[in-house]
Amino acid sequence: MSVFTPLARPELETFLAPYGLGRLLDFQGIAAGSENTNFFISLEQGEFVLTLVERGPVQEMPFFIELLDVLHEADLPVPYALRTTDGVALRELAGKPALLQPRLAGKHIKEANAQHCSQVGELLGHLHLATQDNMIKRKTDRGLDWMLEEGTQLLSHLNAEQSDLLQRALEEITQQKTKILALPRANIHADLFRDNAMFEGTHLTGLIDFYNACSGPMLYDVAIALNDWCSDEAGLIDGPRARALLGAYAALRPFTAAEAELWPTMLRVACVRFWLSRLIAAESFAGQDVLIHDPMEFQQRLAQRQKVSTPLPFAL
Ligand SMILES: Nc1ncnc2c1ncn2[C@@H]1O[C@H](COP(=O)(O)OP(=O)(O)OP(=O)(O)O)[C@@H](O)[C@H]1O
Ligand SMILES: N[C@@H](CCO)C(=O)O
Repeated sequence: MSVFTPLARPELETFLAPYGLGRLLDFQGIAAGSENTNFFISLEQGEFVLTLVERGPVQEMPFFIELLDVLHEADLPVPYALRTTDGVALRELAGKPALLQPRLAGKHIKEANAQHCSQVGELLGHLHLATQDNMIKRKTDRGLDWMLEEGTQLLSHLNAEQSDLLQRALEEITQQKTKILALPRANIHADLFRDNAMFEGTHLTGLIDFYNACSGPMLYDVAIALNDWCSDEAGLIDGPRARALLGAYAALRPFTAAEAELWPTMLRVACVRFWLSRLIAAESFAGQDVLIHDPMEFQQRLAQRQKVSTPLPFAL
């Protein structure tokens, strides 16, 4: 399970006291998740989630706190950093940046249908509209340059079929980089997979795990979400789910001509991002008790995105 940093009750009690939320009733490490350490925390005054951030520099933390405050104030269903009675949001525990957040209701969906996808498209549209005019700058640490650098290094670890596929995608990124970076931007979640959304029935009750959020092309966020929510077992795009997600999004923020042109490229870029991060995680955590997502899933999706037959809904 992915509890990189185990905690003992006394240190947790000391950490939680300044929030003034009552006594610690129970706590439990969360097995799901592959990047940070999370605990469900029961206090007398409610249910919370404690996150110890395991990746990235501490200087980045004010960005996440501010972004979640903005989205919470825009009435989006997101967690946000609770303050101690002295008004402190960013704390430290076991040497890691630590945040206490409200626990959101709902469960993750394994089998998404068109209604779920429509809700995801709508929420993504609201997220981008809430930030595009007042974007908070943060450069992602897994952007196009990262893909080119890490991808080139990984080529020699792959078999011939894999390295051909990756090489072709890296060449496309090099060619299209300037155009991609010129697309309309906002704050993006950049990791909106099924395991980062909570549902009650077909109602989306929460969007979590903003630790990959950054400022970037909105289309990239749409492509990342679509690749997870609207792929079938063979990695092909499921037309009805994809049209539901894209239609709900476009009803809030219509796509531009430049976005429509770069759509197939963007779907491939979004596959490369997660294929590479999964390959790297599989190498670095091999043999450890850490959740590792299957890299092959994104190799297969990238192969299937060489031809894209679901265009963006874009009216000339
Ligand atoms: N605010 C919250 N409310 C309810 N559950 C939460 C909340 N935050 C996290 N969780 C639970 O903890 C799990 C792991 O959290 P999260 O996805 O943030 O971890 P991670 O290690 O960053 O994961 P990932 O593999 O997506 O990077 C989630 O799948 C969810 O079940
Ligand atoms: N959502 C990512 C893990 C966190 O970045 C994946 O499935 O590879």
